[in-house]
Amino acid sequence: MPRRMPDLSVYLVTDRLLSRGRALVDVVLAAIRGGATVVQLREKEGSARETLELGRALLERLRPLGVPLIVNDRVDLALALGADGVHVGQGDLPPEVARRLLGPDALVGLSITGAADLPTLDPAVVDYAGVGPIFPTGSKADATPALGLEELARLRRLLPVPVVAIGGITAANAPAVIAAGADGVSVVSAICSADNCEVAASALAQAVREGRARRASSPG
Ligand SMILES: Cc1ncc(COP(=O)(O)OP(=O)(O)O)c(N)n1
Ligand SMILES: Cc1nc(C(=O)O)sc1CCOP(=O)(O)O
Ligand SMILES: [Mg+2]
Repeated sequence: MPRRMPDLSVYLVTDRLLSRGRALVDVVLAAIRGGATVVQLREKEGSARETLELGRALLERLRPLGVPLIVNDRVDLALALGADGVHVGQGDLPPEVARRLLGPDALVGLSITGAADLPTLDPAVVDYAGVGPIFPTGSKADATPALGLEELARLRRLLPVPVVAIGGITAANAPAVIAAGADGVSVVSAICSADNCEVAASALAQAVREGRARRASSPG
């Protein structure tokens, strides 16, 4: 039986350093009230113990809301938390290893930074692709060059799994990102650094709907 895919429309990737001093749980809950559909816990600085505690606090609030929690990079923490899945990049544990450790029900996401990464994605193993960066981003120091919308559209046609686009996405450009073929938008700063995280997530959700309407009405 295939794994149940969550709604990838507005996929929040957390960053405490970009959250302007606000508590992570408050940022995440506000984003969900606004319409975020998936949350990825991305902690590049803290200790494993700290990330585990944050993950526990998030899971306690997300479970009743039915919003999946994905852990960035750390398969061990995803397993320890009983999180819904893990997101790995090209330099992280291979998706096959993540799948073997987490089992058939977990969500496994893989980063795709260009066409050269396509052979690394086995749809029997990986549930969705995070394609990016689409636009330049200040939220990831080691980001690869921006792909742009035409390359996103090309990669989307070649990828056998749902795609969330990531990197420099805002409510202003999200309709074009969705119209180019992405199934959802993944953001850090557009939500974490916003004056009002709920309003920001709601604007992104509206932008995704607008992009889908644009795609549905475009010829071909
Ligand atoms: C949804 C999503 N897509 C891509 C990434 C980037 O993952 P990775 O390339 O492993 O880089 P880090 O996030 O680990 O710095 C992501 N996290 N989420
Ligand atoms: C975590 C991450 N991964 C990327 C990739 O291209 O794989 S870009 C990125 C940061 C995205 O932050 P923002 O929404 O603020 O631009
Ligand atoms: Mg990674």
